[in-house]
Amino acid sequence: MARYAQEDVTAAEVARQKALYGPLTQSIRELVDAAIRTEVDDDTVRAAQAEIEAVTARLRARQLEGSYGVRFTPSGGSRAWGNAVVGTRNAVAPPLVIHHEESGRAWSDFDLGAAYEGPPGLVHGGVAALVLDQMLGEAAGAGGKPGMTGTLTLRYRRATPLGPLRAEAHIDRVEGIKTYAVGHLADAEGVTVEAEGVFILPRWARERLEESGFPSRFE
Ligand SMILES: CCCCCCCCCCCCCCCC(=O)SCCNC(=O)CCNC(=O)[C@H](O)C(C)(C)COP(=O)(O)OP(=O)(O)OC[C@H]1O[C@@H](n2cnc3c(N)ncnc32)[C@H](O)[C@@H]1OP(=O)(O)O
Repeated sequence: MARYAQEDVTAAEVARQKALYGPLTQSIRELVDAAIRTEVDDDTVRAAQAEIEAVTARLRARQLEGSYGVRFTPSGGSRAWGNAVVGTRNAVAPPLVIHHEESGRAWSDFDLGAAYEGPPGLVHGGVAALVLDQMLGEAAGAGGKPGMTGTLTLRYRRATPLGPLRAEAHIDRVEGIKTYAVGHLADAEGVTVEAEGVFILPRWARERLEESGFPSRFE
């Protein structure tokens, strides 16, 4: 079963794996985009399907049981490489490269292509929620107040076009174990979606963090 795990792994090994899996994941993202937009003939589609199934079988020759989990490294970093928004090994993730400030702020510039469409040419509302959930959670974590999303409230002010976007978030206030973060998604014309979230660390995690300290960065 996937979990939070402490891993005995060197920084060089993390870098090696990142250099190996990052490009693989990017190739799969491009495959997803190509599959949505291809207009080749039927035989070519069937041949491509067979090749993809062969590649999948090769990768399945040795697999993790379950999902990737979140892995803490000896240097105090963490790897969430299966994460649906930022995961280095997750082709479903756009991925977002998120910048942090210890004051409790996070931001990211990224691009959402055809795989994230809802209404024609526009970002799916659930994808906007996915991105903002992560961004608000990262702002809370960056400010030393990590938690799970208790409540996430969104206001879709206008449609978000596919293409280049920016997401920003910051901690608004902290009330005991509840951290309130706010943020938005924006295109070149301005804000498209606003969000507010309450982040709460479950009791078991609060106890564990008190013992071990919170990771200072993602790797
Ligand atoms: C420098 C670099 C740094 C990098 C830094 C990165 C950091 C790393 C980033 C990770 C970023 C991930 C961002 C995605 C995060 C998800 O997507 S998490 C997945 C979605 N969320 C979930 O599955 C959560 C499911 N719910 C739960 O686990 C639990 O209900 C909760 C929310 C943890 C609360 O558990 P609990 O602490 O046992 O709750 P409980 O004792 O009943 O209540 C405690 C208090 O919270 C309140 N509360 C409870 N539930 C709720 C709720 N749903 N809403 C509002 N308030 C609530 C209660 O009313 C109570 O308040 P008071 O009465 O004390 O005022």
